[in-house]
Amino acid sequence: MLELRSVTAGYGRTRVLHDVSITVPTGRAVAVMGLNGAGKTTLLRVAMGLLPITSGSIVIDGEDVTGTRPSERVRRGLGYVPQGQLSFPTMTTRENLQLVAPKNAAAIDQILDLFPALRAVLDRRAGLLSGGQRQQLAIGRALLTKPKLLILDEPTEGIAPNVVAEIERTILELNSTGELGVLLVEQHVGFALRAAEHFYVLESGRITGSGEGGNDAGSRVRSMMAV
Ligand SMILES: Nc1ncnc2c1ncn2[C@@H]1O[C@H](COP(=O)(O)OP(=O)(O)OP(=O)(O)O)[C@@H](O)[C@H]1O
Repeated sequence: MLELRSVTAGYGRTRVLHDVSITVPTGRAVAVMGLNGAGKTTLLRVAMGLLPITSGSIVIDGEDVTGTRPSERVRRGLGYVPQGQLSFPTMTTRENLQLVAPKNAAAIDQILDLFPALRAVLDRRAGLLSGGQRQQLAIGRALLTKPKLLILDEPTEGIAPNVVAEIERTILELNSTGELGVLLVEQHVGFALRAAEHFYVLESGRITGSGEGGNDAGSRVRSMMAV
């Protein structure tokens, strides 16, 4: 379980997150919805320990991890897929995977079973992949660290709808085993609300609403976000 308790954080003197509290129960899928600039990426960076907080606390499985390094949070089960499908562009798909799991062909094979589209581009440089392939590679690399909670920053941004459906199917499948929790931030309600059991609305760095996922969640979130 990941908890952000009354977290305040920002850059220099600019405060971006104000008293933000969210909970991601073990094995559950939670979405944070918010418009451009609401502070979604900042929230994830804070959860990962990539940005210090000025007040509040961050708790993983009941233990206060505020102030610990990102590597410690990875050790405790967080896997982060930053926005922009980051991989090493001059390395091939295979090399990008091997970098995370050297000498573990079986683990890489499992990832390729989850994302079969990557098999066809194993020897292609990551920088030459399509947005969808890059996103699948980025998620695959995060999964190779065997996370308990996969943290996704706008996984559908700039990706063709058929690939979004493919990624959604895979994530739902992994989450349905109860072994992988998911925390994702999104501007677009579709994917996130189909995947998430619970959602929060983040506006100008504050949580202004929350609710359960479900068929009517899209319209509830839209009315909360006034879009
Ligand atoms: N490195 C930084 N230094 C200073 N301000 C920053 C930095 N990164 C983000 N900000 C500011 O913090 C606020 C929140 O940005 P953030 O990227 O967290 O929002 P977001 O909801 O993820 O937006 P988007 O959907 O556009 O990615 C914005 O006003 C942004 O300009």
